[in-house]
Amino acid sequence: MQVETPTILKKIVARKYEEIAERQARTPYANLEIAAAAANAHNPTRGFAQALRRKIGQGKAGVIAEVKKASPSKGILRDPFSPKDIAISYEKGGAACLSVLTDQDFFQGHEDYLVEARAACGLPVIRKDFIVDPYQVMEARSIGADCILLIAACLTGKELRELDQMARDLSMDVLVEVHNRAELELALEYTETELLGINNRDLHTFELSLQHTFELMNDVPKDRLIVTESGIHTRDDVAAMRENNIHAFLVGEAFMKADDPGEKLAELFK
Ligand SMILES: O=C(O)c1ccccc1NCC(=O)[C@H](O)[C@H](O)COP(=O)(O)O
Repeated sequence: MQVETPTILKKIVARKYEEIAERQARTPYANLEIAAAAANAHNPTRGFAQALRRKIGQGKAGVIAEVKKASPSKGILRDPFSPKDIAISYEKGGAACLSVLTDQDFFQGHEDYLVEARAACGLPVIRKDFIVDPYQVMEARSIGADCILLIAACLTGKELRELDQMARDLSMDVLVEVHNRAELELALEYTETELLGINNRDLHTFELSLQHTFELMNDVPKDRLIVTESGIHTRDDVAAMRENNIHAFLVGEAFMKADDPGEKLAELFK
């Protein structure tokens, strides 16, 4: 009998279910509901999709700038790592929004990084994690997130619908992420969010190609805003996307490896 080797995405998702159970034992869902209600009263969402649309409406790129200490494919990307300084630098460099990795086991992220980065600037922030359960959606708003990521490769249609609806009921935006045509069809059928991310990275194999955006973009309805994700490193990459009418970007590694992430952003997107 051949034993199937789990891919990195499968390992991350399997660990996520364990992590959620551990968190639930420490912090009951009811506590998160109270914290999320307090956040909605005193720390309302900042309008993630709106911030992207605003930049694009000004003829600029809408850049979601990522705060990512490490990744499974590249190891440590930035050390020392200060979410506060990175957020200030990104805002100065013209980012529309921030993306903060909160996964600890595979990306060395933390919820505190989201809180710290958001407090240091006026930009809306997406909680970048592997969300598979309503507990994590409530937790996202309780720590101040303005948007969540839903990865179609990790979810059924029913789960996508439930989590998308729940996030929007909590006043957050949702970025639904796909990598191939089957995931795109699933996302279009089961979510209503306007933000549709096309990840150029295969999360099972780490293979990276910007062709994924070009191959899928014509099948995305015009009322959805395409965000091209991963593997954007050069001004040529940016130009190729913009020539094809793709104006929203999610970029991590290229910025994290630069001395000044915000300066790098300004240089890549000038
Ligand atoms: O970045 C990884 O190695 C990775 C591995 C497995 C699952 C997800 C992974 N990354 C999440 C992302 O998609 C990126 O952080 C994001 O799109 C930015 O990509 P990049 O500009 O290439 O850092």
